[in-house]
Amino acid sequence: MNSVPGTLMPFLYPCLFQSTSKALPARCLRLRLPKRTHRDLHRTARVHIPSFAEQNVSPRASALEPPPPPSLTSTATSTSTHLNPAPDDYSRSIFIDKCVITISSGSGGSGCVSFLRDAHISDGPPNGGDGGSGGSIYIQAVPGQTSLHKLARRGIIKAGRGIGGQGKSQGGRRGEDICVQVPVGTVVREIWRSDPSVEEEHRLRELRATMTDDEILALPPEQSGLRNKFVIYAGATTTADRTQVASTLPSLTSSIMKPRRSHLSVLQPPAPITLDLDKQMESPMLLVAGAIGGLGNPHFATKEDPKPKYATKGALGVRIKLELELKLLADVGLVGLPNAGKSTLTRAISNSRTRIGDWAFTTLSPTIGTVTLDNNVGRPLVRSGVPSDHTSDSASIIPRQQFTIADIPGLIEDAHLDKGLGLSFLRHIERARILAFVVDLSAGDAVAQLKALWKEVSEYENLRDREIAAQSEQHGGTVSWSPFEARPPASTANGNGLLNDEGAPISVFPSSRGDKPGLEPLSYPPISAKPWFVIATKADIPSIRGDSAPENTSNSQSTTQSNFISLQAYMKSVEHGTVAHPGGKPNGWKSRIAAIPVSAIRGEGIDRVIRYTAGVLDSLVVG
Ligand SMILES: Nc1nc2c(ncn2[C@@H]2O[C@H](COP(=O)(O)OP(=O)(O)OP(=O)(O)O)[C@@H](O)[C@H]2O)c(=O)[nH]1
Ligand SMILES: [Mg+2]
Repeated sequence: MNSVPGTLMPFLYPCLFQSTSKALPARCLRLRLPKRTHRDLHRTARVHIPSFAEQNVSPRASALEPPPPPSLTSTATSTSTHLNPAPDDYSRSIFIDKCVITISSGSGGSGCVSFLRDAHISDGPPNGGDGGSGGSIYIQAVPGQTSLHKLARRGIIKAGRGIGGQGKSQGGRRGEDICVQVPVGTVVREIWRSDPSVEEEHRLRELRATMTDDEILALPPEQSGLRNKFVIYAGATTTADRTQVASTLPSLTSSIMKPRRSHLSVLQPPAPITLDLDKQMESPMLLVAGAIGGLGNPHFATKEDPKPKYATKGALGVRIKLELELKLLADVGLVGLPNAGKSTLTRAISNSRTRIGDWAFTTLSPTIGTVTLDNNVGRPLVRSGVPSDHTSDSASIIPRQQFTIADIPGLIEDAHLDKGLGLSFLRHIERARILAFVVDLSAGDAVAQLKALWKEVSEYENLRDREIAAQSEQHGGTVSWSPFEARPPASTANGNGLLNDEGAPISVFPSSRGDKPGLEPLSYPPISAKPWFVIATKADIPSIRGDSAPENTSNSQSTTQSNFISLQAYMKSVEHGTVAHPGGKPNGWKSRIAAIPVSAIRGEGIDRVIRYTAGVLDSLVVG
């Protein structure tokens, strides 16, 4: 059919074809529409609806992305190298370090109303099976993931609901469990939760507080909410039958009506959830247990009513809104002003393909590079490692094969006040074990650059200290993950639970931390107490750029070499304590600090950085 119009059109409508060729002036015919590729056409035709993930991304990231400067777009690709790449030679990974997700545990399946029927038994005893419990949601921090974008895109995570019970006492199948995998270093915080069982308990408590048992018993099933809890026998088809069954339902005050919970729920972390998943987890941790399934009709058989025509519905699942925040864990965090050369250094030192550009804010999201210390077959290129059993026996040293380095976006003045890309990415240096301050020797006074960077870092540290203090006041500290170290059930924790022969309470879930209540809050060393050193880059450039050279300097002083010498002198004075720590903190790390000159673009001086870092990492483990 498609080919017909094309073939017949000139014969059916010859005027159309004549007019386009003759009526239009020659000038118009020469006009050519700009060539549009297939992809462009798609782009214009579609209306862009932002996805959940895009809504989760900080809007600043895209707003701040600068267009590539003309000089770079016209660069011939033939001159590009790994350390001075063409604009398109970088890996662009999606990175999201903060997102909100909603998790829902599965609802339980309903119990079944059924009676034994046989060739010889026409009206047998009840044999309805129980409903299966809903699926639970687990969380696991796994290595190899560096972003939360997959979770941000999913938004809502639901475990499967339990299947209803069946006749012949067949229990329903359990709902499907879900394991949420997050990168190591993710902090999980609860924003709100809706737990129908807790809400029901509250409702019953309120009813009991305002009414007597007789008044509650007298409540019609619609008001007591009983009707919503039961499955009525399908054989009761007429209204009269159903009303008759409803009149036999157990009362709200009976013990069988107490809200039930799945046995897994004792392993849930206490609400509100606050987890710090800073270690790789061998097995998943339960976040929220699935709701329990309903009871089949045999549970309600009594002497008075041996064939109950009702069963209970399964409980509803719990919904929790969680905020996930990723704080990358790297051995070294690079801190530097924009355009200082951090990404070039990361490329030179590691396998990273992070973006490089001669403009500020080339890097918009942190990237982790892995620095290999062996030739990938286990032969060490740099001597590094820690004794396996903390003895000095060199035979028992486990060689270090790699360390990781985080290239984070540049800091500008007042980054701690959330200027530039500051605050959102400063948190990634919080967990780096070593800080490497990258200063550009060709961009003016290196000591002033270092002090400016330290000022931002220590201001951020103050801010964090205040935040952590406020948080621990609210929640009593962050909970660090540890396998099967669940809180004791409330009943045993407050001494009302199981008692031994002497009448003393016994703990069913003994904690490995002795008798301390709850789990200990995480303690990270303050940022200023972390080991740090300076990487003075762009050492290949002979002189300081004209506009950034310090005023009143002679020609000899405006060389990058003299700049480095004064930086080295400053570092020595900090180490000896003659000058205050640049962060202004009394507990600041001062021992064995160094300034290492490098030319990242030529790959010179990189070996020293690797050896120095490996040495500091070794000393951190042994010390
Ligand atoms: N001559 C010379 N140029 C360098 C060196 N290192 C980096 N550059 C150049 O400096 C510019 C900025 O480098 P980047 O590595 O993108 O700087 P950055 O610190 O990552 O910048 P942001 O991501 O914006 O914070 C690029 O044009 C690099 O080619 C070096 O050692 N020598
Ligand atoms: Mg960069």
